[in-house]
Amino acid sequence: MERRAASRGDRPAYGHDALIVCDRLVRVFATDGVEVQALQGLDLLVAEGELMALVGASGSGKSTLMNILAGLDVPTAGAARVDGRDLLTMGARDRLAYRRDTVGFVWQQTARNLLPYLTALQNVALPMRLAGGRRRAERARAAEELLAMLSLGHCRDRRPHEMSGGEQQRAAIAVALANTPKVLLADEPTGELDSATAEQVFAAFRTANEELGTTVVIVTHDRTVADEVRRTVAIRDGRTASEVLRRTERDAATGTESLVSREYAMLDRAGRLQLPTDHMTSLGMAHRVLLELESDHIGVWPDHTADDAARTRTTGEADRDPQDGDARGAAPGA
Ligand SMILES: Nc1ncnc2c1ncn2[C@@H]1O[C@H](COP(=O)(O)OP(=O)(O)OP(=O)(O)O)[C@@H](O)[C@H]1O
Repeated sequence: MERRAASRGDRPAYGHDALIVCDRLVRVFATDGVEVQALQGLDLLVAEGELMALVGASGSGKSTLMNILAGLDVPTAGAARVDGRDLLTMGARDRLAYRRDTVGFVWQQTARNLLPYLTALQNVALPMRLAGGRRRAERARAAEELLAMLSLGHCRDRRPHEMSGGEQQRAAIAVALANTPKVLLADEPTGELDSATAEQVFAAFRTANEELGTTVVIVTHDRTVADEVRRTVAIRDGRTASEVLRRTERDAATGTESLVSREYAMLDRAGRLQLPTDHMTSLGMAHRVLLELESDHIGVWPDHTADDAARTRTTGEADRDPQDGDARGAAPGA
């Protein structure tokens, strides 16, 4: 017992080396006496330097999570930390500094990201001015560099209405990067754009990630965005349900490289696992599944005990163990 307790004491805290840590995050909204559990114990770790996507059906809790990470909303329970800052207990002054220096945000509505009466350069220089510390000429140079990095040099002196939707969103990314935040959060940034323009906007996020090392989290319904990142996390009913990881694999014999993607289900610390709905539907899984522990994996089989019991009743196979029969029948290669 003592040894076990000691080893537990030595174990590093959950997400100790992650930049973003959400630990059993809960957000309950109460409106007109009705409670909505937008986040229901969500766990998520994001490492520094990642470029990842969050997907999920409407109402699954994505925007709620982004607002909490942006420091605009406060969770009801659980823990949320970004770059070591505790988003639950943070005071008003720290929250302001957090929003100014640690995170940058890009919204779906292009008009919400930029001030209409300022040029692209002035929009990018404004957060630098609010943060203080840099002279006017330095701010202008840094803003120009950011615009050039995102291929927006030609928009330097244009106001938002003189830019295309894609240019506006790229300018919004430059604004969000103005104070070199560690994290860039974007909620449906390509939602109002056609696919070719969306591609250019996504390329700007990739540039920020690769050139500045910014950690990027993008909420998206856009399949092309979700398919282009290495990690896509799916949220379902206020929890992280599954994730797809993609990596490049090289064929040892031919040397050809191909992108391999694998889907993982999330296992919480209580051992709970959420199976993807389409997997369950295609195998007719509901209520209960049969588990088998093998030396290197756990088999999950549809539960046919009810069918077997019915068959037993009709055929009179009274002594056969239906569960046993099902396991043998369902196991591959058995
Ligand atoms: N301020 C609020 N007050 C009350 N309920 C809210 C509030 N914000 C969100 N909700 C509810 O919380 C749940 C999650 O909403 P959220 O906006 O986070 O979902 P989402 O996944 O971002 O959806 P969408 O893709 O449509 O933007 C929904 O049931 C929503 O109605």
